Amino acid sequence: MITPMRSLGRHLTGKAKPGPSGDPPPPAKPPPAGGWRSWLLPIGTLIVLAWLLIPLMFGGGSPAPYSYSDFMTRVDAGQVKTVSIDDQGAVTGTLKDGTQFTSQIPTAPNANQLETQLRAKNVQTTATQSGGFLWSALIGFLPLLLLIGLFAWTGRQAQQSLSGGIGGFGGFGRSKAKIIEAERPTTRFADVAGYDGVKQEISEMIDFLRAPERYAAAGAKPPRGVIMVGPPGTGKTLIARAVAGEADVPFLSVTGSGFVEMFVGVGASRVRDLFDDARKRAPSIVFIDEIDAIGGRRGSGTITGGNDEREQTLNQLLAEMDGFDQGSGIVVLAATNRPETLDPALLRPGRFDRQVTVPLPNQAERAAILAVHTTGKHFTPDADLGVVARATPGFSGADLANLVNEAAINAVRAGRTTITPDDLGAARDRVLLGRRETTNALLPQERHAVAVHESGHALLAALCEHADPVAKVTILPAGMTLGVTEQLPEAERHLYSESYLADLLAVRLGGRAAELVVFGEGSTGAANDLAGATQIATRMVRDFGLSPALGPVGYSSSSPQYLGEEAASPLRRPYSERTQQVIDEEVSRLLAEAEKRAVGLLRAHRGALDRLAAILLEQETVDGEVVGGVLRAEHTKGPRARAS
Ligand SMILES: Nc1ncnc2c1ncn2[C@@H]1O[C@H](COP(=O)(O)OP(=O)(O)OP(=O)(O)O)[C@@H](O)[C@H]1O
Ligand SMILES: [Zn+2]
Repeated sequence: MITPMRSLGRHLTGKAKPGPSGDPPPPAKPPPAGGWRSWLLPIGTLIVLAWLLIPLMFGGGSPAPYSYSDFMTRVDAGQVKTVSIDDQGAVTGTLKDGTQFTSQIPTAPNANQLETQLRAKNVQTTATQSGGFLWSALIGFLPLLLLIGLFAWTGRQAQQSLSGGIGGFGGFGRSKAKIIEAERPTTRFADVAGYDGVKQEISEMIDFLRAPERYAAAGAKPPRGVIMVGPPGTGKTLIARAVAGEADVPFLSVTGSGFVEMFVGVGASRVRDLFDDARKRAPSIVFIDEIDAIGGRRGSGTITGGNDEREQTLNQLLAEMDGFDQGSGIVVLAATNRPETLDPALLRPGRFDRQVTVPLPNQAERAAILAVHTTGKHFTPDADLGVVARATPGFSGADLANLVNEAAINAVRAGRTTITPDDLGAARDRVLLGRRETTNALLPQERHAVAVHESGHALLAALCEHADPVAKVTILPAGMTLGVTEQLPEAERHLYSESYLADLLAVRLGGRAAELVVFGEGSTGAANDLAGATQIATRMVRDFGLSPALGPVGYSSSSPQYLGEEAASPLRRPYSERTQQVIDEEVSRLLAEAEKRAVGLLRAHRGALDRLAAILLEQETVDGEVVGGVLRAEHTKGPRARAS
């Protein structure tokens, strides 16, 4: 296996981005409530703003603040018409020309003197109680308070109408239709390019949907659910719609994240509504995209101690799927790109008992997808879609659709209606750039490195006597890997011999060894391989007594089920610091020996290594037989025959 390393140096630019296995996207924002209520907020805002602004614009502004001496000068000059003075000495008044003003009398004044002065100038005088700071503040803030209240109220209304009225508040504005979409797609299998295997696996569903009663009559358990697993944009939704189109049945689609809301119980009731709806329209298809949003392992909640809402939603889904009776005519299709996070209960018989992998398209499939998306578009004679298909390893169907569209836009920008090879090239680079930001699209030299790395694993698996045979090698990126070598044990093992473990280590280190042999240096891609190999070596030394230096001792405290798994708590060691040191040394020795052996074998079969890497670069995915074939061809042809 080879894994991508994308965040190296990222932090320097401060541009952190979640990786592909990051958190699920946040639940979709509820759309605003419809009807008159949606007008309330903007209109209310306008009114409040007008309240604040109009006096400023037309009322001649706020009163002018005069200093006390200024005020007195104006009194002396006979300009003042009225004043009102409160017990705190705050003055508000009007000049004879209508100007309003305020002032403040500094110290407890000589009230009598002031009054005489005012009287002498014939100023109308009133004394008031200081209304207190609170009151004036309240008046000042009133518009703001109103505005905040309005916002809060509108928000609540929107939420209630969406949640279908919790606690009896609802009744109006239910907008469930936005969450569950029902339609009758016209999409056909012909619109889905490639993926013949997937179509075949899923066609039983179509049979069933066309005549559910036949299954009931024969007493056959109908298929219930299929989970489509694959990277984003590989056409899972498209395939689901095509199933509905082919069977000519209603298609009810929802998104997993749309189910899970803030309020406990909403998701479960939505699941119930969804299946009620499906039963009414049966035979029908229910499609749940991003099922991982609800179908994650129960009891695996975060620090907050679980996610009740999600668990309730999942339980309801399980109950609904169990509740189908024979011949109910409902098929549930689901899609995810994180199958490993799903609760095992979902995958049990009678629920999603079938998993279909929808991989990234290979070269031939890419050509077919390009053909689907280029119908009705015009190309110059020298534009070759075969070249595009070859130059786009790792692109999904959605990427290819995007590429064609970008190319067409490019042509339009240049004032043309036909698409040139340059348009296609530019569009490819554009989509590739976008992909590199979010996924594992590779540069050519990176692809070469991946091909070499995987060839190393594959050849070692074929060369080591005790290793499990190679089933498949691929350099198509998927999820968190850039390439994978799959081995398939001939039988399930329960006991592992020392020679098997030694071969296991060599195969694990084979990827890195190939990089060392071909490029003269390692890379970050082997991190996962190394971690796995180190874990195995550690258990060989510490748990299985397979190291002469430490002897026949075993320190495993609990017994992990799988070979690569660590014992539960590594915090407390039952052995001394010195023993730890010996363990460390022995682990390093085992790994170094395995690497040396791997490098030696690959040097001896350098021809096969280069040949297999070249085949992988061209075909992207090859079967185990190809690996064996490459080795045999080398034996018969090359003078550099077997070395060990
Ligand atoms: N095999 C294909 N043939 C033709 N078009 C395809 C194919 N695969 C993908 N596409 C194009 O890509 C678009 C996106 O595919 P779709 O939404 O079905 O992918 P998805 O696997 O459901 O993605 P996600 O996991 O992101 O939901 C489709 O609408 C279609 O235009
Ligand atoms: Zn590897």
